[in-house]
Amino acid sequence: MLRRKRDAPGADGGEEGTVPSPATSSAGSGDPLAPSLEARSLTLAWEGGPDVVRDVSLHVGSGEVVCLVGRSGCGKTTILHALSGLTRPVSGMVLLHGRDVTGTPGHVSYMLQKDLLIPSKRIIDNVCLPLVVGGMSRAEARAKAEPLMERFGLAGTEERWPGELSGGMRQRAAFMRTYLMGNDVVLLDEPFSALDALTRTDMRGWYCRMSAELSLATLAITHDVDEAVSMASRIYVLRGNPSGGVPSTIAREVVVDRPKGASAPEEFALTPAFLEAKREVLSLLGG
Ligand SMILES: Nc1ncnc2c1ncn2[C@@H]1O[C@H](COP(=O)(O)OP(=O)(O)OP(=O)(O)O)[C@@H](O)[C@H]1O
Repeated sequence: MLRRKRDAPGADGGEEGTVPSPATSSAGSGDPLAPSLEARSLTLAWEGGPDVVRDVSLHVGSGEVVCLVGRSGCGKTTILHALSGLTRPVSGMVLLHGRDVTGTPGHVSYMLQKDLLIPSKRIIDNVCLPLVVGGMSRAEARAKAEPLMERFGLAGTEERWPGELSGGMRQRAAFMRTYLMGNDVVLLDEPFSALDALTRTDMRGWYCRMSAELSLATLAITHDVDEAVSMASRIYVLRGNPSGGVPSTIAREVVVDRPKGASAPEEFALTPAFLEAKREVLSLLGG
């Protein structure tokens, strides 16, 4: 069942102390009661052009997966760029744990649809890259990453090359590398769209479990309404036509109520509540 609501339900982390924190985690800084990530009244445009999105506000809490859906060209990626600090808004603010980080990059992890693993580096060295770039020796970085390999479903792949792994495993390696960047806020741009349908279903479930366990705050953009409804606790529906001169705005924030016992995305996707949610999001997109 869906309802309009302003408060994030939040979700707390899973098993305590099972996963070491990344080296430079930004979690815990700023206001502990503030959402992990918040956009306040963002208006965005490209290089002095007309507004692409106007007055967009959203928030993501720790352990939550939130999706932003909208038709092609409505401004989803433009919003992620601003949230990651790669671009400055025309007006509005981006807050991380209550701290103003507007226009400053490096505070959130941003993962694209392509895994961007380096083909000439072994998997362990690919995942260790953020630690090595951050100043750790290769041996130190490996020692830190190795205990996490099993947790990320990558045990035994340490010495293999990216080209030897399946799409799902490569994507898990890319997630682990993103995690080791040390940010607790993750922006995902169509993360599973390059995978086949079955792997995509598995990866959605896997990502939801992992992100809850690691208390990550995730904002994912997707065209795929099934993906959004199956993964997200809340969905922001973005609507507008920037190329036709109509800046996009959030048409609605939809809260997805998952029935107890069907919290895994693949199970929830088989319930009437899923269909109801999907219908509502589709009607918002179509209207
Ligand atoms: N680098 C850029 N410079 C100028 N205009 C841009 C740039 N990137 C995107 N735009 C324009 O901004 C608008 C929103 O594009 P954006 O890529 O954010 O949409 P989207 O919802 O992510 O689309 P899609 O789902 O197809 O990826 C479009 O009109 C696009 O042409």
